[in-house]
Amino acid sequence: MILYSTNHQSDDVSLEEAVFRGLPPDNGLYMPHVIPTLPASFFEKIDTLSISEIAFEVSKALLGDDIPEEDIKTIVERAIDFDAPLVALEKDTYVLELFHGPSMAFKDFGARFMASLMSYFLQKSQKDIHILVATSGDTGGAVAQGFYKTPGIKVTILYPTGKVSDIQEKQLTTLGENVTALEVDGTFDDCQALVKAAFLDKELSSKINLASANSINISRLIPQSFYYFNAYAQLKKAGNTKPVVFCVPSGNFGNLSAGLIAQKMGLPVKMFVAATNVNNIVPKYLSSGNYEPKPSQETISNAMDVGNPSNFIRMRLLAGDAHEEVVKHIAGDFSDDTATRAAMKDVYERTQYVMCPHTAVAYLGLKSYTDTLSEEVAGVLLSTAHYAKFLDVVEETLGTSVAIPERLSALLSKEKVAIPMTKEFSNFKEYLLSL
Ligand SMILES: N[C@@H](CCOP(=O)(O)O)C(=O)O
Repeated sequence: MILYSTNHQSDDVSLEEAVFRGLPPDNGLYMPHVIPTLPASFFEKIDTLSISEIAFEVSKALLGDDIPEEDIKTIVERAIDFDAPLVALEKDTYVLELFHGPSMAFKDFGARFMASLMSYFLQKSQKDIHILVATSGDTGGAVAQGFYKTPGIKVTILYPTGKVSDIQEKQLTTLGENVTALEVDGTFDDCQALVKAAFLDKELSSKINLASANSINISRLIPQSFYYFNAYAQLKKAGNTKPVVFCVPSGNFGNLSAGLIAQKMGLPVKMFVAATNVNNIVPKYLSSGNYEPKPSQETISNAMDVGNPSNFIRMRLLAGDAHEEVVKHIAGDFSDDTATRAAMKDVYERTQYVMCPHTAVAYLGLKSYTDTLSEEVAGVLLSTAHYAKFLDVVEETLGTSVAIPERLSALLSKEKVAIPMTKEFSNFKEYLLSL
């Protein structure tokens, strides 16, 4: 895989360089020159494959020139060791549950694959690296779990103080060992800006081997494509012949970009719906053609509180670049907290299915799109996190208490350890240099 920078001012790089650099020096994003199409035989037998077998086939097509087949197998098997079931919710509406991994959010796919891939490359180079990651809630917990106690890797997680749920905060701040949490006095966008500034700072990069675990890193996106194929496989197995629509609750737009990669590799997708909360920069771009980032606003679907989505450029390029092409692949929708709560309550009362606020935003996005269609489709909404990660909001909205998985309830009694940090880059840089 050879990758270029979307700003076209940096040299092309290999997969290994892209994985460890994260961000090109010209502040663009790495994109593969070529995204291969999978053979028809793969789609013919897809319904007979497990998620890890699908992940292997997809990875082999993408990474086969860089990594021997047996090593790809090991990387995949280590990372993708949990399932992503497709649950039928109501007629032609399915929930793709992406929260069965260790941190109970879809980010486990990306974080575990990245950890497995980085460890593979590090075995050969013997260098130590320091991973920086900004989180609005879910990425941090998945990265903390994915890299916990990994030899040669230090992890620093930046999160906006007071703007993640209690359980999300405990996931970031209670592991210790090689994982440190910085509680930033600002928004997620401030955290992301600090991380990006660190990558572009010449002094820091000459002294520390920095790497990124956000979806700016291409190795986060590759594994996020696996579950789109797996959802299609499950629909095929169930006898579905209707066109497939995916609705993706979105913040930084890595998830939707991964879906577009799957589509480029041949996955038949009628349409993607980009569903956001009131941080609706992309739905507004889709309806107007103007991309206007702005400071993020706090909502109950906090993991999507992003005002300047990192992957916008990737999403646009993958969907054809020009606005009139992009809207052929992606429809947009956004919901405020009142509508989100109403959807959580309505679905629960009718079906007993408990959705987290992000999943409810996707539910509304899917309905708003499918209501405009004259043909029947199979609508798949991505459920990006387990509802219990947002316990207070869920119980208050549904007016009832809900079951909490042991894995999450065990965190509540643990003590938070986080270092306060301002949003000034000089303070963050000083901290990194002092380690
Ligand atoms: N929604 C994310 C924000 C970071 O996005 P990423 O996909 O770049 O890691 C979160 O939950 O932290």
